[in-house]
Amino acid sequence: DKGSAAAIPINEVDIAYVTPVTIGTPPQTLMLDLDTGSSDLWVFSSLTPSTQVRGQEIYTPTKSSTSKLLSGHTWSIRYGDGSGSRGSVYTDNFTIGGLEVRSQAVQTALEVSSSFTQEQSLDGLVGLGFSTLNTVRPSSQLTFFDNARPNLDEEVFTADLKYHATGSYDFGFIDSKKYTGNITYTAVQQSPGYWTHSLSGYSVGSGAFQASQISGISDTGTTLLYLPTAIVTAYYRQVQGAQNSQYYGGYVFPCSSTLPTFTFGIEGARFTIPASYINYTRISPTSTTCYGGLQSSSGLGINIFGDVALKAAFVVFSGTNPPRIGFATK
Ligand SMILES: COc1ccc(CN)cc1O
Repeated sequence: DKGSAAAIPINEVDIAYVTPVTIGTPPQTLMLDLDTGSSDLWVFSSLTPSTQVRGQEIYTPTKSSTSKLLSGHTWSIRYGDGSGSRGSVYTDNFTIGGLEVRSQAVQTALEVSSSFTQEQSLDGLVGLGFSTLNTVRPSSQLTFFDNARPNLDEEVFTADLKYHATGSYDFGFIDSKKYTGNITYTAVQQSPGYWTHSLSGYSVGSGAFQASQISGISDTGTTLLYLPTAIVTAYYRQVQGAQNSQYYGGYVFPCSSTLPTFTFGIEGARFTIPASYINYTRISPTSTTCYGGLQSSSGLGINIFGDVALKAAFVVFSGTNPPRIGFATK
């Protein structure tokens, strides 16, 4: 089996990407955020209080002839940005890009935090981290990828996220039309359940490459790139008028500033993030101050290779034993 589906930016600064999925019989279509940084598949549902639903599509299990309540099971998740949700669990048929999983655990939200309510074009998440992170209790549930794996032509899924454009997620195959050159793989330690790996170093603009093992997680569900403070200060030292603002919670700079590129290494390969990806967004619609797409990870306790980095490459998440992650230019 294999599947392929679109990864559509939900706003003009690529804050998140959503993918159409179908749930149940007859199929109900929702737009979900495929998130390699978590392992819960949850949706806005008919059980979500209407005060917390603002324009999202919902899953109504009672309208599906193939839905089954997973009796006595609940879940509750909190994300790094402080957002969260909780609820009950059904199983139902679940399809992404033509790839179907029967009896996928679909976590129906009984409560969502305000930032999810405000994100009206996002109807939930599909966790693609390792199933050990799943929060359903008393028995944890498998991710869509773990359920699909036995039937996949190849035990992989790929992410081809794009800057201000629609990309794709593929399951079960590697589309050689989506990248150039070779795929460089590196080891993944799946503890405690993230796609954790190292960068081999970095460079700022035309500067010399600094070899240094930088451990972090490749996370399609995080918008920006979060790296150690020393690297981030070295980057913004090259940006006229840049400052680390307590008020805005990170590095800001005049929108008119010229930004350098940022290059990261995977083993011997090099991937360059264009300056435009790092000139992330104005701090408010009419402001001439901009917020950077590269920020310090010091408050997070972990480095996060989010969409700003991932959209500069074609990324292969390989569920082989041992797992590995691959990067190619595109
Ligand atoms: C759109 O909002 C979110 C999307 C994905 C995650 C998980 N990293 C958390 C969020 O608050």
